[in-house]
Amino acid sequence: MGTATTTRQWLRGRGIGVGSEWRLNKGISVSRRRCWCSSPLTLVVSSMPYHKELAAANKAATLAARLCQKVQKALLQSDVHSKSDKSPVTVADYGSQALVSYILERELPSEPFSLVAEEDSGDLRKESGQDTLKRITELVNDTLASEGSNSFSTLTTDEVLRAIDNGKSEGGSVGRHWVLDPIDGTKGFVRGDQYAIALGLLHEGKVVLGVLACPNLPLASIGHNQQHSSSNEVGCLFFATVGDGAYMQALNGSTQTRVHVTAIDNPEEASFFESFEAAHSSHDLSSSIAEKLGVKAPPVRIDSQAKYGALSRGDGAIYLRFPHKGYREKIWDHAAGSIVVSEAGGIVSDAAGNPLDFSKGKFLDVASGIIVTNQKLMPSLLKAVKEALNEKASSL
Ligand SMILES: Nc1ncnc2c1ncn2[C@@H]1O[C@H](COP(=O)(O)OS(=O)(=O)O)[C@@H](OP(=O)(O)O)[C@H]1O
Ligand SMILES: [Mg+2]
Ligand SMILES: [Mg+2]
Ligand SMILES: [Mg+2]
Repeated sequence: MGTATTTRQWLRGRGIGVGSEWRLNKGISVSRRRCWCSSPLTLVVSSMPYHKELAAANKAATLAARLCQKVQKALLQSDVHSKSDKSPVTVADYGSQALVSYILERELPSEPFSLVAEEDSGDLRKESGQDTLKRITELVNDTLASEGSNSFSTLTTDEVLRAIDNGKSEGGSVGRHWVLDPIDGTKGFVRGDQYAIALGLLHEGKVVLGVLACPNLPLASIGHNQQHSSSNEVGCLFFATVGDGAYMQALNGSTQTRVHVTAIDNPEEASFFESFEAAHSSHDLSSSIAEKLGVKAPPVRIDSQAKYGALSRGDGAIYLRFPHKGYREKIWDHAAGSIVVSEAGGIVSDAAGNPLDFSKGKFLDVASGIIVTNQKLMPSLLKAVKEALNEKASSL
């Protein structure tokens, strides 16, 4: 056991791409056993700020993950549609958004409810969307019924449309806004790979809570130096509230464990995450940055904010994201992930080292890209990014 081939197959079987140039030194036995959960911390949830919100958010994201798992298992081509920008959307994206919106509003009735979410019901209100809407409504109701309590009423198609459209808020710097990506990494979801249900809470323009449900992410490390694990279990729930650290538990329930970003300070020992889809982030630019830093390991390419989750528990040290010209980042692609990483001790910034500003509505206007790492590596990462960007600009 433990050859590069078997380990690569193990990762690929879980939707994690590893650069083809990856080689393990001969004679090094690779064990997949993780050590992040060696000292589980029990959290006294009720003493935390935002404990009510966190309980509702965890419940909503966990149920939405259940709905998505059902659809991914039985994914039919007919469940995948194209939005006006040509990006894919499935019944699970809509179902997850309806479910999270419904649960949050119901569990937190005393608070004004504002949700900034990716999907809207436009296509489902058309004649051509009626069958899809029925399927989504069934999925939502089946998932609520599987909760085991009789406290949920059966939703009508109109109620599902309304729950989806609750997500039309614009966000901003005043008050509280939930921020939801009902399926982040829809392309990964459709491929059968990684995806995340990403739910954040903004208060006065700052992220104060984040939950990431990653149904296909192994509980064991996916880092390049992962060790053999006796467990093949997948399905992680990451969560964090401001000032209280970041935690992980199994999606199907387990003791929660506090997570921390890696303490590595030598870039040669670091590995980095990037988008699976080359269209979402320049792989060439990341490779030039990695080379300047002296990173030896090949990129670990996985879809969605599962990258933030994996980084928060030290699976890798760096996340590089450099969208191609003209693309504007959205807050739901980073809100939950960024607080999970920062509460785990990491730093999330734009390519110039500025913190991300979630207070400007649904767009995140960032200089050139987004970079994430620990405190020790950030200065050298910023330097390498600056050099690589300057080189790129002078070659144009
Ligand atoms: N052109 C382009 N450039 C940059 N980013 C884009 C682009 N198109 C889409 N997106 C957004 O990327 C989200 C998927 O996240 P990742 O890029 O981390 O996933 S992946 O590894 O590439 O699959 C994806 O999120 P979902 O739409 O929720 O899947 C998009 O918001
Ligand atoms: Mg997304
Ligand atoms: Mg999405
Ligand atoms: Mg999308």
